[in-house]
Amino acid sequence: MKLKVCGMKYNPKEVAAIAPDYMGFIFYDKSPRNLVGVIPTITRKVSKVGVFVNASIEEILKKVSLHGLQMVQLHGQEPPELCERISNLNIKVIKVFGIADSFDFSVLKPYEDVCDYYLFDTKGKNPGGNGYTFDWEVLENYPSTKPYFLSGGIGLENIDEVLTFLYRPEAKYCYAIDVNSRFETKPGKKDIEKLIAFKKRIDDEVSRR
Ligand SMILES: O=C(O)c1ccccc1NCC(=O)[C@H](O)[C@H](O)COP(=O)(O)O
Repeated sequence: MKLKVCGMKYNPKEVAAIAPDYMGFIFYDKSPRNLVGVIPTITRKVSKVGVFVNASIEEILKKVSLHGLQMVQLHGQEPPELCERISNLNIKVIKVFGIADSFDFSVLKPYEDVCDYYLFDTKGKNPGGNGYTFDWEVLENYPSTKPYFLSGGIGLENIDEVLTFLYRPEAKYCYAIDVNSRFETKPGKKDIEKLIAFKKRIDDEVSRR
């Protein structure tokens, strides 16, 4: 199971040192985690993901090239055509869908061939980083075989539920766990001890299987 730590602003080097698979950097000026400046050099073993909300392709590509991003995460109402244009440039695309109490999975169809991963997050007041979970049972109706990131309100407090979920049939295509605000001492500053403890629980469970 892969791990993505999102919303890096103040201590990305410390986070990289614990070797998550992905680190997410937010390029959305209404977020308190919006990254201003340049990402410091981190190990190549960690993939850098740029997170955008309804940004233009020009803006996205500018950030990809400035920061050497390997992936983009599209967190707004980006159309499939935009995903396709980015994907055609050999940049991996994660398309995000917010889930409330229910979800119409037919909206995934136009994205099936134009993105690499889905990310299911809690639909809330903000486009992301809302800090609470959605009902993961909704994923029982997941109709696709595309790998997805499970996101929204995941923290050390609910690690047992996450581990239980991973044994459920709907977790078959769950590829990664995405964490963010539940691991912060302030928006954008990650709590390294908590991240280490969480990563250990996930890694231990995976090696026990
Ligand atoms: O975190 C933000 O501030 C944010 C703002 C706008 C778009 C996306 C954002 N975060 C993206 C993520 O991938 C978060 O990890 C995801 O929303 C889950 O966050 P949380 O509920 O805090 O775990």
